Amino acid sequence: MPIDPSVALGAELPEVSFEWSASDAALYNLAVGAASDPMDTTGLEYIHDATPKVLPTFATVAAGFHTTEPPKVSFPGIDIDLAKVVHGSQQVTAYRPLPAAGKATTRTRIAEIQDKGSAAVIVQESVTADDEGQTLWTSRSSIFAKGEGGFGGERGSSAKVDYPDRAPDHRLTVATLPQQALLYRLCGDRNPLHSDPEFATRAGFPRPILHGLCTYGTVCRAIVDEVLGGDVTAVADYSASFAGVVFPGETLAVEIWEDGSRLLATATVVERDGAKALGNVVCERRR
Ligand SMILES: C/C=C/C(=O)SCCNC(=O)CCNC(=O)[C@H](O)C(C)(C)COP(=O)(O)OP(=O)(O)OC[C@H]1O[C@@H](n2cnc3c(N)ncnc32)[C@H](O)[C@@H]1OP(=O)(O)O
Repeated sequence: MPIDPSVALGAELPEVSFEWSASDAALYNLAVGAASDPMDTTGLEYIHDATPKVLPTFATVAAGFHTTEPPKVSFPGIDIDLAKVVHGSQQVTAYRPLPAAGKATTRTRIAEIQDKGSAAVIVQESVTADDEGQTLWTSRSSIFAKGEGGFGGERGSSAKVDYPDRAPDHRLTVATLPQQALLYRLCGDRNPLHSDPEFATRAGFPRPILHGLCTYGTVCRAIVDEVLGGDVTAVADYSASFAGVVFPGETLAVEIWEDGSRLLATATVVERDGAKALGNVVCERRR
């Protein structure tokens, strides 16, 4: 059985210790579209040699940054073909601004396995702490495994942000590059779904798709640059659901509503008549 919830639920995954450098953070920044205007010198703060700005979303790649193997969907009680899964959702809470370089250890557990009938949603929670045991960030993410439901588990809750019933307060247009996924995979996510046309076809897509976490980071970076005055430290918590695929080279239309300390947003694809890309986007400002 590919999912045995009696084994998987609550399982702790092996802890991962890792370090990252300023150069890793700078590469990540470029991979999510930073510094795209050569006449805007503030963009250079994203590639500073010693102290580049560090987006909170760097937390999603830090532990695996130097990985060169494709990921496996293989955990205690779970063994699923990589071609059947897409990233479902992601949340990161940054307890304090991320340092430009550092060492940390991540502990992850399988927090929920939702049975959506035809699909399973596997939710992981992780805590990342520095060498002194201080929490740097926590994250909660889900993968959506097509055809893996029906194992008799709980359906679970579904994320739903209530957007204000008015026009958005900000509208951004955010380009991605045709080679965006190839650049982003250098940040450690070597899933062939994002680079290998044959694998993408086997997974049911006409061509390689963009990493969900690349879209996630790109939209966060655009919000930081265009709404938060370029201050990467202003984001305390950032979450989104992956509502539809994005192909590298497509343009994102991001609509943003101010909601007290939060910014609520959606992202859609301009070239495909507003096809959904990200939903339930919530960006909580640091107080
Ligand atoms: C390893 C891969 C890495 C990647 O980076 S892949 C790229 C990033 N991810 C994506 O591009 C995924 C984009 N999203 C989609 O393609 C679709 O969106 C889904 C295939 C994920 C789901 O679409 P559908 O099969 O039509 O599902 P439904 O009928 O809308 O909902 C069925 C149940 O599934 C829950 N659900 C829907 N989308 C998600 C999601 N993104 N994450 C977690 N759960 C999801 C709903 O709530 C509902 O459940 P309830 O009936 O209980 O409410």
